[in-house]
Amino acid sequence: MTTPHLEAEMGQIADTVLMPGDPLRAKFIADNFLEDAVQYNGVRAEYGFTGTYKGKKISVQSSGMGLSSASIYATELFKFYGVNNIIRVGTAGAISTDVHVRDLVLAEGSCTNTRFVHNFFDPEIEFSPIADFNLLRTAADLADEKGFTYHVGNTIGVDRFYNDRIDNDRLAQFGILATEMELPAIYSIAAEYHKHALGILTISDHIVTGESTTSDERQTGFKQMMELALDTAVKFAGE
Ligand SMILES: O=P(O)(O)O[C@H]1O[C@H](CO)[C@@H](O)[C@H]1O
Ligand SMILES: O=c1cc[nH]c(=O)[nH]1
Repeated sequence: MTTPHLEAEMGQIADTVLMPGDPLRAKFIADNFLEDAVQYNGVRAEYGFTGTYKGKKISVQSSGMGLSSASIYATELFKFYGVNNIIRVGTAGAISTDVHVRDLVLAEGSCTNTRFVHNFFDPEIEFSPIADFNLLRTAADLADEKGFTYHVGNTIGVDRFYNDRIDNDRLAQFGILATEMELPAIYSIAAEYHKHALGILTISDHIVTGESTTSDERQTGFKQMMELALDTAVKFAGE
């Protein structure tokens, strides 16, 4: 069996999947962290690999950018490939001045300015996309053990990277730590299929202060995020 966007055979994808937006970050994780990694997907250059980490079978699959693209991969993985856990490993822009470039954010919640979440329900319902508590607690405990600088809290997943109409001060007042572009979809689809998801984000730039990182760092850096996601994944990996 394959799907329109994944050419893996059944059994080739692990039950726990790391999901960066960037396909080259997926390749970087496979090349640098996984043992015996085998590429199972190249459709649309959204690379997917399965290998082992600390003896557990783990996959890494890029989602592309944006809620629509991420929704396709989350649905195909959860619904057709029997995946149980998706851990997004993404970059994000900081909104809160308590959060700095290269800090980690564990996305407890994921607001959105899109209609994506609304479309699951009757108009009067405002569903709250949230992280899986066990994944979140495990990642936070591991980040403490490792001494990583991290924040846990609410985030926003937006439809436009370039949007100067968003009132970031007001979002910060309401405790929104950072902005990215996929988690409302991944969290909602995890809920739809009774599965589990967590976003572990690295701050690549600061929307308010203007701090930033290089595109090379965004593609291949951020090793703390990758290590934290993998160590979280092995605690949930079924095989
Ligand atoms: O670094 P990734 O995981 O792609 O995530 C962030 O980077 C992209 C925008 O540059 C969006 O996909 C956003 O969510
Ligand atoms: O989606 C994103 C990712 C990084 N930085 C941003 O400002 N937005």
